[in-house]
Amino acid sequence: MTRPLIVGLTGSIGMGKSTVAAMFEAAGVPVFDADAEVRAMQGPDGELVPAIESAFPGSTDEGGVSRDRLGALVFGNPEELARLEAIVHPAVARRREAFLIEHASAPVVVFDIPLLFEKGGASAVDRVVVVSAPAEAQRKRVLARPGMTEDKFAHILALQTPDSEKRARADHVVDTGTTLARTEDAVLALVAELRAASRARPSL
Ligand SMILES: CC(C)(COP(=O)(O)OP(=O)(O)OC[C@H]1O[C@@H](n2cnc3c(N)ncnc32)[C@H](O)[C@@H]1O)[C@@H](O)C(=O)NCCC(=O)NCCS
Ligand SMILES: Nc1ncnc2c1ncn2[C@@H]1O[C@H](COP(=O)(O)OP(=O)(O)OP(=O)(O)O)[C@@H](O)[C@H]1O
Repeated sequence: MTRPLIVGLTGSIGMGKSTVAAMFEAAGVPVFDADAEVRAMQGPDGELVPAIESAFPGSTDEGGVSRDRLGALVFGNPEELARLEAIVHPAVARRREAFLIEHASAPVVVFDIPLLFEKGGASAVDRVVVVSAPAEAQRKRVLARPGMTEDKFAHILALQTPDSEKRARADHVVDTGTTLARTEDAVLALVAELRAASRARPSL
C-alpha cells in the first residue's frame, strides 16, 4: 500500500500559482485548492460564517463573509489576522485530510497552499514547488487587479516570505516570467518527473 506523493505548490501574490495549479489539474493531477476551500467555507451558508461573524461583528451578511470588509479589518493588524487564522486554518486542515482520503490511490496530488512557508506547511509535504516570476512581472500583474493599490500590495508582500527565500527552499521552481506555453511544457515535464519519483518509492 502506498499513499500519493504530496506536492506543495506555493508562490507569492501574483506569481501565477493559480494558473500553474490549473495546468497540474489539466495533466490529471488532483489539486487541493486551499483558497477555494476558504472561499467556500466563507460563502453563503458556509460553515465558518457564524464563527467569523461572532469574532468580527458586521463582517458577514446574507452573501456570507464580506472579504473586502474582513480584509480591511485584518490586513494591517497582526493580532486580528491571527484571530482569523485560528478560525480558518484548522477547518482547512480537516478538508485537506478528507481530500487525501478521497484521492488515496493517485500517484501524485498537489496541495495548492499560498502560505506554505509562512505557516510551516512545508514539512508536511514530500516536495515543494515554487511558482516564480521576476518582481516587475509580479508587480504589473497585481497592480492590474481591480481594487489593488500600491499600499495594499506592499503590505501583502511584507506578510509573505520573500520570493528569493521561497526559491532557495524549493525542490522545483516553475518560471512564469515566460510564455504560458513554455510554462505549460515545464509543468508537464515536472508531472512526469513526480510520477516517476512516486513509482520509485518503496511500498509502505
Ligand atoms: C482576509 C480575507 C477574507 C481577505 O480576502 P481577499 O479576497 O480580500 O484577499 P485574498 O484572500 O485574495 O488575499 C490577498 C493576498 O493576501 C495573502 N493572504 C491572505 N491571508 C493571509 C494571511 N493569513 N497571511 C499572509 N498573507 C495572507 C494571500 O495569499 C494573497 O496573496 C482572506 O484572505 C482570508 O480569509 N484570510 C485568512 C485565511 C487564510 O490564511 N487564507 C490564506 C490561505 S488558506
Ligand atoms: N507564463 C505564465 N505562467 C503563468 N501565468 C502567466 C504567465 N504569463 C502570464 N501569466 C498571467 O499572470 C497572471 C497570474 O495570475 P494567477 O491568478 O495565476 O496568480 P496567483 O499567483 O495565483 O495570484 P494570487 O496569489 O494573488 O492569487 C494570470 O493573469 C496569467 O494569465
